[in-house]
Amino acid sequence: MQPEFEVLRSEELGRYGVASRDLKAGEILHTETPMVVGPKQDSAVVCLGCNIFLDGTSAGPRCSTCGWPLCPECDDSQAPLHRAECRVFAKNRVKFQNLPKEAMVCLQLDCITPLRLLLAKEADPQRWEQEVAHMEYHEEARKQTQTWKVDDTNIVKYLRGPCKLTRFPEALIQQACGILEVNAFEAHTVSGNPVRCVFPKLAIFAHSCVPNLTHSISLDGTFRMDCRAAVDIPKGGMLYTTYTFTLTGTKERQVHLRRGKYFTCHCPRCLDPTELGTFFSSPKCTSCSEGYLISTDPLEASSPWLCTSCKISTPFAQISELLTKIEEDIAALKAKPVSRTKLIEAEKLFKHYLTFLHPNHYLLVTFRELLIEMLGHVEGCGLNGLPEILLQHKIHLIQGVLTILDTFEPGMTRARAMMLFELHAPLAVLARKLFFGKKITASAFRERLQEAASAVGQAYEVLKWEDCRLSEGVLASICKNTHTQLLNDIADITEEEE
Ligand SMILES: C[S@@+](CC[C@H](N)C(=O)[O-])C[C@H]1O[C@@H](n2cnc3c(N)ncnc32)[C@H](O)[C@@H]1O
Repeated sequence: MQPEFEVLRSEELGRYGVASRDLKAGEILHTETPMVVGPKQDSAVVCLGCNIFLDGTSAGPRCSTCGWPLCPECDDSQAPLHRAECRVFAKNRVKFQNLPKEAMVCLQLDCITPLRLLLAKEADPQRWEQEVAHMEYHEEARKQTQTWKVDDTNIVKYLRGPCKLTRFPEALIQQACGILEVNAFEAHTVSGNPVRCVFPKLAIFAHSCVPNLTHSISLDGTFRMDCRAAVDIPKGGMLYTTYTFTLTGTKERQVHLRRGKYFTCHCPRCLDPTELGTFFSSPKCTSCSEGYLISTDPLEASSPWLCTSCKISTPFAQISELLTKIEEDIAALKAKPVSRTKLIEAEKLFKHYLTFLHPNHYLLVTFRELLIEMLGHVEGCGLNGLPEILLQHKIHLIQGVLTILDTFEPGMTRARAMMLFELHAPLAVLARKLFFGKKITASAFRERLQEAASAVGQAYEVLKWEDCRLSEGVLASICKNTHTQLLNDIADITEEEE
């Protein structure tokens, strides 16, 4: 049988995958169940069976065998996820130390996922050799980091000390920690709690800040991952996922990739100071007020920035000061509950910062997302209650985000689908208002409803891949029904109404 993808190797990327045949957008490229699933680093106290948050104090539920956090249902069903480490804790009488009420993080749980990986190695040494042993974990670079020291104290010494697992050498335990740090995917449980999963084959795909793959994870307890082509990919084309957030600027992405994944990204977007013509990280020039500032070396955060028009240079420290101020304003805004006052404040700040930044700047995209979320969803003023001008405003905000997503997350991606879902409602409400207010003809009404139907139909084609227990999965069925309803409405527009 033809392999799903071909694994190649380069000096820069290590192993990476290329398509072994032409792929159409939406086609499944690869499906995999994780080798291990477990709590993230610095997790709060969670059930070691189903990962729901648990009370970390002495009042919280515990495993009747080993005494570590486990909810009553998982205790009754002898949660398979917890079984392997349960035997280790029970045999060596490793007690879970209850936490004070105010504790937010439980460092004792840091050892769980590395331990599960080590026990999985013992249970299936062949799979380890074939799939895991080759995974990059940047041993030398990690040794220089604080993470290495913290892992040494919290994990290596804990497993080899109280847990008496001296059969796992220190270097192997650090390898497990490194494999998790560099390769693990974050997934969510039914209750929305984050977990780490290791998919050894999926982890081969290289990173790009403009990925061409998309994935969805099942919540049936298996955490099965389906990886699909987001756009058409020709045979031999590189396969890219993203290890970072596409809607952040180059500097922020580089910091995240260098710190957590130990490499510098040289993708076309990172190398281009305009970020593929979007000016996603560019402030306005304060010297000439005409041009935009772009970095003289996007991979070097502290390099000076030049105006595209007057060519005057601005030190990055000055730009950084402005960005920090805006980030603080955004954080303060996000902390407030949704209200009309918050909406008005967000609008004011958005307009204010439009005079300082390129309209596509990532911080203005964050403002747009905040405004989209609130417009039509503030108490006492639903979408139907919005005047035409605000509906049009909401449509423009959404289209602004979609333009960016078309460049950075093109094709059949979840982020685009969610925005297309957002778009259909104001389009349809505005169309109805205009038509029933006798401001547009029936044929213009039909066209506008068709635009809304197309948006929600495209959203459905992507969201239908999501597990129906996830909010995106729930949205998929809403999209389907709304699409049908809109098509019926379009069919009902009669000639007389023309
Ligand atoms: C999840 S692993 C990918 C598989 C890995 N190449 C291997 O052979 O196991 C992530 C590591 O691959 C390398 N890598 C992935 N994408 C890269 C990129 N765009 N540029 C440079 N290195 C990359 C980095 O070393 C990174 O830490």
